[in-house]
Amino acid sequence: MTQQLYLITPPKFDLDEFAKTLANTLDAGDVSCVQLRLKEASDDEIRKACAVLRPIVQDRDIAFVLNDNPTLAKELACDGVHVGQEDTPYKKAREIMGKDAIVGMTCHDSKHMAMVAGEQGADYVAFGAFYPTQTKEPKSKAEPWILEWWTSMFEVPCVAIGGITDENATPLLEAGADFIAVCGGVWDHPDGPEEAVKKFTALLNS
Ligand SMILES: Cc1ncc(COP(=O)(O)OP(=O)(O)O)c(N)n1
Ligand SMILES: Cc1ncsc1CCOP(=O)(O)O
Ligand SMILES: [Mg+2]
Repeated sequence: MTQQLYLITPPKFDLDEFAKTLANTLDAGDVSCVQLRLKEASDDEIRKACAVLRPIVQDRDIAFVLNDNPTLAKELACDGVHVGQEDTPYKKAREIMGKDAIVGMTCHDSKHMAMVAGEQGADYVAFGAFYPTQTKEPKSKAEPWILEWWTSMFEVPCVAIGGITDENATPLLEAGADFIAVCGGVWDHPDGPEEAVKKFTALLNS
């Protein structure tokens, strides 16, 4: 499997405007997964966002994952859900989503959390934050060795997250990250999101 870009939506957006930006951004390069992450939105706002954004993503054969809420993810026909250590526990999330859906888990910088998640059947384990980020106050700081360790021991894909840009992603890719999850590094890129995705695509194919 080649290394891939996992795009996280901005924390807030105007839906009509963002729908166009997202389509153009996805058309600019290779993205394998989009996570809708709206921490401050109500369930109805998430429903509305999903109705508009999910087809844009899925029509391009890209997986559409919802953050935090497996019940809504199932209701809204998302391809998967991402759960953190303080969200719905893995087993419950799997029960709700079904065996074929993607269920990914935050594992911070913890070997133990990752081994538990992998053993339970998570489709990926996410490590981070690797770099300072404006998007979230991270609970942990991860170093590239954990990606190297994970990939040398286990088959379950790993995601690197936190402050990743096209300029600092290389050590994480060299350490073996299967996916790099990026929010600000795309949406706040000085040359715009399309150029950012082009740059990440070049990096991932180099
Ligand atoms: C791919 C990916 N990795 C980690 C996270 C963080 O999830 P969590 O720890 O539950 O924090 P919030 O995103 O819910 O604030 C993620 N969302 N996606
Ligand atoms: C959700 C999340 N979890 C750990 S860091 C982070 C933020 C990712 O966004 P950015 O790519 O802007 O740092
Ligand atoms: Mg969460």
